[in-house]
Amino acid sequence: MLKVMVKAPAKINLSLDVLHKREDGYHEVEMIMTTIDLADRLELTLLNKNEIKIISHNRFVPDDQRNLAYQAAHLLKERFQVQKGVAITIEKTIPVAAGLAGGSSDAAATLRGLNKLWELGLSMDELAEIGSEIGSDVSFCVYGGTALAKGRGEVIKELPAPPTCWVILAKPFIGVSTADVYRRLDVNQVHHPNTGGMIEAIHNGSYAGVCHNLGNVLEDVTLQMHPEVAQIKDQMKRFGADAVLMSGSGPTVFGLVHHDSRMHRIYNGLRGFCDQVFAVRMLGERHKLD
Ligand SMILES: C[C@](O)(CO)[C@H](O)COP(=O)(O)OP(=O)(O)OC[C@H]1O[C@@H](n2ccc(N)nc2=O)[C@H](O)[C@@H]1O
Ligand SMILES: Nc1ncnc2c1ncn2[C@@H]1O[C@H](COP(=O)(O)OP(=O)(O)OP(=O)(O)O)[C@@H](O)[C@H]1O
Repeated sequence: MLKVMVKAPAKINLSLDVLHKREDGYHEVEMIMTTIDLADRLELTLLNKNEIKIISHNRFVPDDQRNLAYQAAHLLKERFQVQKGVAITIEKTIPVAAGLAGGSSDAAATLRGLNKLWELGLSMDELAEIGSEIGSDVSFCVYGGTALAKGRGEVIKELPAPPTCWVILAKPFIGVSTADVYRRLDVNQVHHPNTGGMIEAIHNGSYAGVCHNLGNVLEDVTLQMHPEVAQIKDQMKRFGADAVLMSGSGPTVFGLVHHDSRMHRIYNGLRGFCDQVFAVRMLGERHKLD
């Protein structure tokens, strides 16, 4: 095999709770994540020369060892003493530093793709374990679908598909540093979301239950730093979203709606006011991604 194409879908957090700060500086989390139909595309080409090359035409995406896809390839190479190389072309669609795990998903897609290209024969669980060394969201991104993530995000328990609806994403003209948001979080001041309630709603296929139980403890932190995120939330609600939440550490906000007409109203209402707006579906349950 000389070339592999892989898709790297974005995620949203339907709920995100922080239990406490750990000794290692990370936070113990409970998150419900789901992949959405908004994806980067990666082309992995086998190189006979022993090197890792990143080709990205996006000025916000590094093309050296800072790129998470590079780090994924490097880790596999070291771990399994691979004597081949790869050129990784990243066609970026997921907004950068947006709370949508774009970089993490590129890393996960690189792990899945190189497993084929370099004929490593690793299982998904092995890839997820390696991914956790690159970033907390990478393990989830290896599997995709819908899951409860615990630990610092790398302990994954599969969930069924949430009920079908539209997800409208709106990203303001700012980027947010995840480390910065976690640093400013006061774990004693958080209003915990009902993770159990969200899991039950997903199991019961209850759209109302999913809407009711959306919650993210990082939202208040980012909202305080960037009031425009609160404005976008208000606008989405005014245009008729059934429920609205910030994803991850932000600043992207997503709204859920059932009806096509309402989706169009919100989409058109927010365009022009935000940097980027998308209307997508959730991908649902875990399936073979590539
Ligand atoms: C906000 C989320 O995206 C929600 O899905 C994740 O919790 C963050 O995942 P990520 O971007 O893959 O995070 P990493 O690259 O592992 O960590 C970035 C920084 O966020 C902080 N961090 C991250 C995850 C975690 N459970 N506790 C933390 O305190 C740490 O300061 C870390 O240095
Ligand atoms: N493949 C990549 N795509 C995008 N950004 C990357 C990539 N590799 C490294 N980066 C760096 O990582 C930073 C964060 O980007 P990313 O888009 O992954 O954030 P995010 O969506 O907020 O992630 P998360 O939701 O996992 O916290 C960027 O500012 C960029 O410099």
